[in-house]
Amino acid sequence: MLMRKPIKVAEAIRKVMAHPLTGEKELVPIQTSFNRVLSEDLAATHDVPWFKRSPYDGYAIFSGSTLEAGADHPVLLEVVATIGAGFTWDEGIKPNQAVKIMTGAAIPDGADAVIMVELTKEVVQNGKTFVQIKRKVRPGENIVGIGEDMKKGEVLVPKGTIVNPGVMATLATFGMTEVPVTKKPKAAVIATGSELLEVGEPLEKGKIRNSNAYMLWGQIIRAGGEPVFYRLVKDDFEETYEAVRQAVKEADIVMTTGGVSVGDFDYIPKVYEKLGATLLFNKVAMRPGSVTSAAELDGKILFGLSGNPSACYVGFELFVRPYLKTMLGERNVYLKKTQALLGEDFPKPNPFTRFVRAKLSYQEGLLHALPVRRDKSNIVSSLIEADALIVLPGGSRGFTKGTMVDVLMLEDGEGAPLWDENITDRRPQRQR
Ligand SMILES: Nc1nc2c(c(=O)[nH]1)N[C@H]1C(S)=C(S)[C@@H](COP(=O)(O)OP(=O)(O)OC[C@H]3O[C@@H](n4cnc5c(N)ncnc54)[C@H](O)[C@@H]3O)O[C@H]1N2
Ligand code: MOO
Repeated sequence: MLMRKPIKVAEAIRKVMAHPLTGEKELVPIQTSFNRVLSEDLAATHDVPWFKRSPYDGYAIFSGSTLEAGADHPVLLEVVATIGAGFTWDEGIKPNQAVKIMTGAAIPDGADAVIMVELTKEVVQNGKTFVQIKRKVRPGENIVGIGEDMKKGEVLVPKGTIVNPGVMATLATFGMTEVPVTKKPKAAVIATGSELLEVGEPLEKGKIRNSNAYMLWGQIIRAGGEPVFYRLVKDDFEETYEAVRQAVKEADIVMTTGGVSVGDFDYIPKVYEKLGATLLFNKVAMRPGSVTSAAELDGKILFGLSGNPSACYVGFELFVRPYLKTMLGERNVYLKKTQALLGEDFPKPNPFTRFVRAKLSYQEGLLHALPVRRDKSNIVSSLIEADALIVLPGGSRGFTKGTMVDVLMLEDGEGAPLWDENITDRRPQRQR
């Protein structure tokens, strides 16, 4: 039997990413745009705000009317109108007049400043209402200027950005009821193995339930794809071949789990051969997931993920995820990388680069990565809590607790429910 020659992880990623598919576009209602990927730049179609507004409840005035004002000699300006947000005072004001104005209302013509209501007093004289002001007000004081937030024509959100609540607010600001996004890539999952039972089936001697397909289901959705095809096939060449052939027709991205190794019933390599697919790699210098394979058929990538759960999981995150996200048109397709202190000794040598499922936490302000449960490729339970993969480079002989290691983030980590609100000044002290 021929020995398989492992290639480096980065090289395997490059081989996959050399065959990108471009996703199609669609319009979705703004309400469902969250987490979708913008397929067009979003530029401001008008200034925001598009009229001058008041940031406070107070009085819109002409600042020149307060030139003589002081603590001992207040000025009195006649209040000619009161306007709430959403209303305008179209007659404008003259010097020595004021409009009582609420937060968000449009500044009337003739006014160039707003004074907060707390700094004034209202007085009535001869049936007329006046506002008493005891200080000079600067021109432009408390005026929210046109375009202060966003300028017409400015590209605010480049295409390829994932829609977050802030982007939704921006879309709404410009009246976009429908949002141009990339269609979710269609993904197919084929689980192979005569030992596999469906989730609803009772356990039988020598059999286990198919957990990988559901794990992949979640990973596809988390990455922004749409699982559209699912088969569970026995270790049978024809059955496996037919499932893959069908999947290639129905999906953009096809992944199999299991059957890629060198066992008597590992049929995936033969399936690639019969389909006429070009093998990209069948061994990667990584643990878990060294058996991860990929082949290209008419520009589409077939991912042969390992049957071992942790290996399958890591294979998806390293190879399928960036490919899927490229198809989505995302700008950042790779897992976010950061560094953390290794939370415990990891004595195993690493002939191949190792991806250890880990949990991140902050301790005394420093990020720590603690391996979760057992670091073996046939383990499911380490995936429950893992929010990161520790990357231990190949050729290393184990690591001690406290070593700074690279980590790839899978999910947002633990939140901080409270922070110290007592420290008021965090500026560095000036050198003397
Ligand atoms: N002689 C050798 N044997 C093995 C090698 C090797 O190099 N030489 N590599 C080992 C490594 S490393 C891995 S990883 C596995 C990979 O094997 P396959 O990817 O072909 O997967 P299977 O053999 O089909 O299954 C492996 C394991 O995972 C379980 N499994 C399979 N599918 C599922 C599923 N959908 N849900 C849950 N669990 C699943 C399966 O029952 C096996 O226990 O090969 C080693 N062997
Ligand atoms: O490919 Mo296996 O997952 O290295 O353990």
